[in-house]
Amino acid sequence: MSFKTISSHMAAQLDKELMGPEVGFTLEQLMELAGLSVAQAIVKEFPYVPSRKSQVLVLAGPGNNGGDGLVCARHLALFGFNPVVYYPKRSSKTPFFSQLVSQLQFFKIPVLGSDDQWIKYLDEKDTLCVVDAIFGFSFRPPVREPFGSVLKELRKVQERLPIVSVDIPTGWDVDEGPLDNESIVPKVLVSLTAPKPCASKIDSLETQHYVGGRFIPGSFANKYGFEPFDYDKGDQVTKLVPT
Ligand SMILES: NC(=O)C1=CN([C@@H]2O[C@H](COP(=O)(O)OP(=O)(O)OC[C@H]3O[C@@H](n4cnc5c(N)ncnc54)[C@H](O)[C@@H]3O)[C@@H](O)[C@H]2O)[C@@H](O)CC1
Ligand SMILES: [K+]
Repeated sequence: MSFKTISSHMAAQLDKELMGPEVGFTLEQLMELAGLSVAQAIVKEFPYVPSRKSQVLVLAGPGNNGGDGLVCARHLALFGFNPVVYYPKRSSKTPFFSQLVSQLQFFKIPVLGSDDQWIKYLDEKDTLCVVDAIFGFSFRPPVREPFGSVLKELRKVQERLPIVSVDIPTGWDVDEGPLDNESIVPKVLVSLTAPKPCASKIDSLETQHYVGGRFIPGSFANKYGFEPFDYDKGDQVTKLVPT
């Protein structure tokens, strides 16, 4: 289906306005809704079945995209999954990120650091899917370590272990899409607020596309050049079905 997109520049602008003095949202609020949306998309795409594997590996990057992943992991635990988080470069920007980690520990969710073995969780026998919360709309190529190696490992397993990308498939140029044949191809993309231009480069046969982060009124969407998305009842996400 065709959908309007907003550039990386406009997405940053939109975020700034939402969190500015007039609108008054906080980052913490938006991140909570973003992480909840991604967890809801996972429930929709991989409905929880008690007898089935339920481990989800969440890869969290150093910025707010990583924060969305930390929140998502907590909601996944509440939804009956067994998340494991790999968070090798922790943000020290605000105490909020370490509070998110404390909340994960409160839920007894393992949070692995740079010295821990995370690759063993890339095993489709135990793991249902991998959440790619490494980079979002502020990523500028080329990717720096340790995330280059992480992406290399993801590419090896992506045909058998579905990747769920948060906002942007990590390593893709936000406005141009995949940079080369080495880019990851997620099975699910959850665009936050509105799809960024790279989302129009997904192959709808390969990648299911959701929009989440139901935090703006229609008039605000129009101001940024897109129509509000059609969410069902209390859902935080909506699936964009190709027509
Ligand atoms: N309104 C929205 O849509 C919201 C968006 N949020 C999330 O916030 C994201 C944007 O967050 P940020 O601006 O913090 O940025 P990102 O999380 O995209 O990435 C920034 C971090 O990545 C590092 N980085 C950038 N390029 C790199 C490279 N080539 N190699 C290694 N490290 C690199 C930066 O040093 C910084 O630490 C969005 O994509 C979305 O996931 C939510 O948290 C809140 C609401
Ligand atoms: K991502």
